[in-house]
Amino acid sequence: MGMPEPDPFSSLLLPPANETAEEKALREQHELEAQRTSDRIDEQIKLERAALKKQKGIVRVLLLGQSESGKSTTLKNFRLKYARTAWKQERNSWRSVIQLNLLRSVNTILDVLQAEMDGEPVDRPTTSTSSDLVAEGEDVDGVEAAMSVEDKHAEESEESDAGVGLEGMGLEGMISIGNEDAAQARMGKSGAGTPNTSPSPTSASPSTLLSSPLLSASTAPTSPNPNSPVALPSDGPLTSHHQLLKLRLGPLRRVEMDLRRRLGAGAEEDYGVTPLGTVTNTQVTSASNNVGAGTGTLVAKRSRPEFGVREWKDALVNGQQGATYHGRGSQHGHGRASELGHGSQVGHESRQVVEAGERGDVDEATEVIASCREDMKALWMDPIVRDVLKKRRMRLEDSAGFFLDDLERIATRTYEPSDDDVVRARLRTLGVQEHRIQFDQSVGQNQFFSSTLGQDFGKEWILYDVGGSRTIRHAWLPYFDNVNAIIFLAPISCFDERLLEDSRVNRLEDSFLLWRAVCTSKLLAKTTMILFLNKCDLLKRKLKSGILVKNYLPSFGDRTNDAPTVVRYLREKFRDILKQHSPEPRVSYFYPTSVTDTKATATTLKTVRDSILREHLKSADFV
Ligand SMILES: Nc1nc2c(ncn2[C@@H]2O[C@H](COP(=O)(O)OP(=O)(O)OP(=O)(O)O)[C@@H](O)[C@H]2O)c(=O)[nH]1
Ligand SMILES: [Mg+2]
Repeated sequence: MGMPEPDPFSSLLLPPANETAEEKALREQHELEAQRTSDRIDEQIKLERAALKKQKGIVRVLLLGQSESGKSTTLKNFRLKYARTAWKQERNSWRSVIQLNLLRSVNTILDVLQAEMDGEPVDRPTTSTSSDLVAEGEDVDGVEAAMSVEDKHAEESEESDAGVGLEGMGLEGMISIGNEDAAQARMGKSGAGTPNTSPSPTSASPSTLLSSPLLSASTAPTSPNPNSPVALPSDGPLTSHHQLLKLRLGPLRRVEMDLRRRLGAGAEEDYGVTPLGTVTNTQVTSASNNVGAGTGTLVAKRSRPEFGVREWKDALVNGQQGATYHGRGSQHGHGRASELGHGSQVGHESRQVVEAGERGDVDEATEVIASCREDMKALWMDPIVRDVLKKRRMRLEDSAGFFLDDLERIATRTYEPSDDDVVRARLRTLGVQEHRIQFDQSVGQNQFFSSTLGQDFGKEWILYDVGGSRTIRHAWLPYFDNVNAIIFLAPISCFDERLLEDSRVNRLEDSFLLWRAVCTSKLLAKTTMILFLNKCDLLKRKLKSGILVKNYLPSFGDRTNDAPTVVRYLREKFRDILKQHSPEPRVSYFYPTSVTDTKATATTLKTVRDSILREHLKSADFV
C-alpha cells in the first residue's frame, strides 16, 4: 500500500514559503476578520431560522361573515376558554357596554310608545333588517320574490351538483360593494369616524324637562308635563300611566348619549330611516339599482343608531375611566385609551368602580340607571306595552345586546358583569382587530417531533376579527395572505331578515354570496375552511313560532320545518358552494352552533383547534 496522494488543494492553502513575519501577521489578521464575518453570518442565519420557525409556529385564523353573524362572540368564546387571565381582567370593563345595550332597548321601547302616541301608522308587515331591533313579521312580501331567483338556480344546480346559482360575484365584488363613499353617504351628517355629539331630537324634551341628571323615579313629575309634545290619542291603548313612565325614563336618553360619548373610540353609523320594500330579483344582486324601484310599496322602519368601535379595548378603557372619574365628582371623565394603556389598566379601573359602588359612590350613568330600575321593569313588564311592541313588530328578545330580562341584576349600583353577560354584549366591530392568544400547550409538546418543530409550535395564535357590514368588507383583503384557517359565521336564523346596510338584500342570501366569494378566492385556496352555521337557538325559536322556511326559500319545499332538517339542508347548500367554487380540493369542517352558549361552544372550539393544528402541522415544511 503506497502513500496517499497529497491533496492538490492543500498546497494552495499553505502560506507562502518565503513569508516574512510582517506578512504573516497581516495574513493572520485577515484570516481572523474573515472568521469573525463568517461567524456573524452563521449567527444571523441561525436567528433568521429561529424567527422563521417561530413565524411558522404561529397559527393565524381569520373570522369572517356578515355583520351580526357572531364573529366577535366567537372570539370572546376563544378568550373565555383559552385566555382566562386577560378575560378576568377585562370582564368588569364591559359594564358600560352592557349598560349601553340595555338603554338602547329601553329607549327603543320609548320610541315605539312615542310613535304609538303620535298615531304614526304601523309599518307594513315585512322582513326585518339585521338591525339590532328585530322586526317581527309573518307575511313577507318581496322576500320570496327576492329569494326565488336563488332557489330556481339552486334547484337546477342541485341536479348538476352546483351550489347556489346567483349571478356570480367575485370576492372583490362582494367586499367592495358599498365603499367608503357609500358608507359616508349612508351615515348622514355625523359621518364616519366622528362620534355623534349633537343631541338627538328625540332626547331633547324629556331631559330638558327633567333637568337633574340624577333624577330618581321618586322625584320625577307625577303628571304629564304641559310642555310635552305628546297628546295621547283618545282611542289608543296607552294611558297617562305610560305617559308618566315615559317622562320618568326621559333621563335615560341623555345617559345613553353620555355612555356613547364616554366609550367613544369608534364611529357611529346612523342608518336613520331604513327604506324597506318589495324588490325585484335583479335588485337583489345589483347594488346600483335605486332602492325601492321595484314593484312594492315603500315603508320605513326607524332604527336607533348602533355603537361600534375600531378597537374595543380602547372603548373598554374609556368606559371604565369615565365611570371612575364621575365617581370622584368630575364632570368630564372621558379618559383616553392611548394615555392609559390596556390590560391591567382595565382591571385596575374595574376594581375601583366596584369598590366605589360598594361605598355608594358611583358614576352618574350607573346612578341614573339604578334609580330608574323599577320604572324600566314596569315598562318592560307592562302587557299594554308588549301589545304595542307586537303590533309594531318589535321583537326585542331576539335582538343583539338584549338585557331587559336581567334588569333586576344589571340596573344596580354594584353590578358586575358575568361571563355570559360579556359574551352576549354587543359592540359592533369596525375595521379589523387583531387578538393574540397564548395557549398553555403547544402542538410540539405532545408530538414526538417537537425537537424539529420547536416547543412553541402552535402555541401562539393570532385571531383577526373583522367588521362584517358591506361598507367595511374591503378591509379584509390584506389579511387573506398567510392565514391558516377561516372560521366563517353564517347566521342561519336570519333566513327571513334583510341586511341593515342594504334592505334589498336577504341576509341568508348575502351569506351564501359571501361564502362563495371566499371559497373562490385563489389567495385562500389552501386555507382550511370552517363554517359555523350559527344562531341555531334563534332558528329553533323562530321555527317553533310557526315561521315557515319555504316561504322564504321555496327550494326547501315540503321538508319538515324543524331545526335539524333546516340545518342539514343549509349545510348541504354551503357544502355544495364550497365544492363547486374552491380552486382546488380543500379541508373543510361544518358545525351547527349557538355561540352565545359558551359551554357547547367550548367543546366545538376544542375540536376546531385540534383540526386547525393538525392541518397547520401538515402544511408546515420543517425548517
Ligand atoms: N341568540 C344568539 N345570539 C347570538 C349568537 N351569536 C351571536 N349572537 C348575538 O348577536 C349579536 C352580534 O354578534 P357579534 O359577535 O357582535 O357579531 P359580529 O359578526 O361580530 O358583527 P360585526 O362586528 O358587526 O361584524 C351579539 O349581541 C351576540 O350576542 C347565537 O348563536 N345566538
Ligand atoms: Mg364584531
